Amino acid sequence: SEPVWRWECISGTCQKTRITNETRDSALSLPACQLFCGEYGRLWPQPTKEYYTGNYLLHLNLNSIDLNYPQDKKSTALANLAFRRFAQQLRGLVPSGKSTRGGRSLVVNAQVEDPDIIRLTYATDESYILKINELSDGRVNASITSNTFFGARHALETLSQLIIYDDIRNELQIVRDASISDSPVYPHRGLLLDTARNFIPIDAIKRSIDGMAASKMNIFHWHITDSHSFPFVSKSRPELTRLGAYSSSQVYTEDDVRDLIEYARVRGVKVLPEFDAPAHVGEGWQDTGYVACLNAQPWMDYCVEPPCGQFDPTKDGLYDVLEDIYGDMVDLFEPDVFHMGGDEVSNSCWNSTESIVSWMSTEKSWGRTATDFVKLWDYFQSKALERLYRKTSSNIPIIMWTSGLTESENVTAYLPNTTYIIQVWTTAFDLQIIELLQRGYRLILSNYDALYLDCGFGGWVQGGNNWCSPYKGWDVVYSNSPALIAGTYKEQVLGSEGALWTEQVDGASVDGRIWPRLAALAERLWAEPSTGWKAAEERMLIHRERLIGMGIAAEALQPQWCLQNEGDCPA
Ligand SMILES: Cc1nnc(CNCCN2C(=O)c3cccc4cccc(c34)C2=O)s1
Repeated sequence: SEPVWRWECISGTCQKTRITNETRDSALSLPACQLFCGEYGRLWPQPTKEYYTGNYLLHLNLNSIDLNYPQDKKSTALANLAFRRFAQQLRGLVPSGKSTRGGRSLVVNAQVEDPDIIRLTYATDESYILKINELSDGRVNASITSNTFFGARHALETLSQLIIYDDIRNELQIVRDASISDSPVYPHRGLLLDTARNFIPIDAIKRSIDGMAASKMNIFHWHITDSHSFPFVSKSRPELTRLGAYSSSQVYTEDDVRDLIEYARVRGVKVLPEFDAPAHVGEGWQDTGYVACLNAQPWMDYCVEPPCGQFDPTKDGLYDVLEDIYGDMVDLFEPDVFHMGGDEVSNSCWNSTESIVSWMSTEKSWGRTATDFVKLWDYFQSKALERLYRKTSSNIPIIMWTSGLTESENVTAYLPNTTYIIQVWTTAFDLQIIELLQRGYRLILSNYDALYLDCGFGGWVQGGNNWCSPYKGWDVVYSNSPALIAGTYKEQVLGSEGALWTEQVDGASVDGRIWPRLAALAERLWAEPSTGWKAAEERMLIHRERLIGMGIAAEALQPQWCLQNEGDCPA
């Protein structure tokens, strides 16, 4: 049927108006209007250095696109796969049932300073410059300049956001003149996904890694085990998975993990493994004798959520098992940083275990005070770290959660800030944050008052709402500024992670729990914008549709009417 509506950019917003005979030829589709209206067009996240897009579009032939990238380099194969994904994204712009034809050819020329870098670290330069212009032969030229593949990949992502489907003319169009310079503010821009409280299928994890690529996020923090299940297939200790997985199919095999790591690398995402200890262990460890309080009841006397389970640090054999698991993880993830967990250690669990308290008094002449249990915890952490370092090629930095061990009276004695990075899960106003910053710690902020994506549903261990209700809206996520929280110490903040704990989530609902809210964090971390969520609202709605187009079941934020009637919804 003939299109009825067109849009015009009037004082910075796209206004819906009727197509008439005299306006039909120059009628702008909504996406075309969005591209040239508003401060950053349709881009998400907003670029941080330069953004110019002219105001012309050219008809693009999605079947005639080519990439020129440094050949026979370590990142050449990655670049080709990233370009294949780019081409797939363009095809995804065309509504199903429609087919476009004709248009200009596109050639992407990438100049990469060091094309042999294929591992993302905190030191990796992710910046890029993207320029688009029309060549004398009518082709469209997109030139990318970056120091690494990772920067070039981000440029491709931005390029894909400068291409739209025009429903009035049934054609793809690309911005004709663009000049964009861009780089991220924070190096750690992540998602934590818990795959132990409930199993999350690999294809669901891959969808979120696609969403991360589209939002220029770069760290997938895999909280792969917990007391509820042990789905990680540890080559050297297979019985942990045999006993600990929910079923023989709900596991992550070596091949699954290797495949996921490469899938993430092509998308500019590093997979950061977490083996949480000494608490949050249980299922799978039944036959080892190394876990105290395993499913102890009443659970609230021994831990914060069922099932309880905490390593017994006095068992020497425990550290041999840990060394084997660390070895398996180091072989697979080849980590330049490792997360050892360290959250929610319960003194009452250790204090209720006879073998532990007698060992403490006979072997160490320790009592049973909180200070004594901190010493026991340090004993565990030191031995565990020593075993991990037997498996890594260098003493890589270690991430730990905030806990009793990171309180100011303990942290400097037990967790040197040269080795340990602290991930904060308590609130943004927790004094511990400034205390840690003052002591020179590098932080990753995941404060639950803004960044816990699992908050806001019914309680699962109690009636009423879950413990960290209410639900954190995208505006709350967007406003959680590390610069505001850290103040003068903001250089010590590596970045942030949105966390999805999965007590009440699995493959059936994981997309909507994460997206599009995590994308709000993505812009906060990429750009640390001085403007607030209202200025970003239109582009947030556009980005949500982009995620939908990628097959991610991202939650709807507003009626589609608001997207078509920009500026008529926000209060
Ligand atoms: C890392 C970490 N990320 N999140 C962490 C906290 N996990 C939630 C622990 N927890 C709580 O901290 C909690 C606090 C107050 C009331 C509560 C009622 C039911 C359940 C809980 C709960 C509860 O599970 S540690």
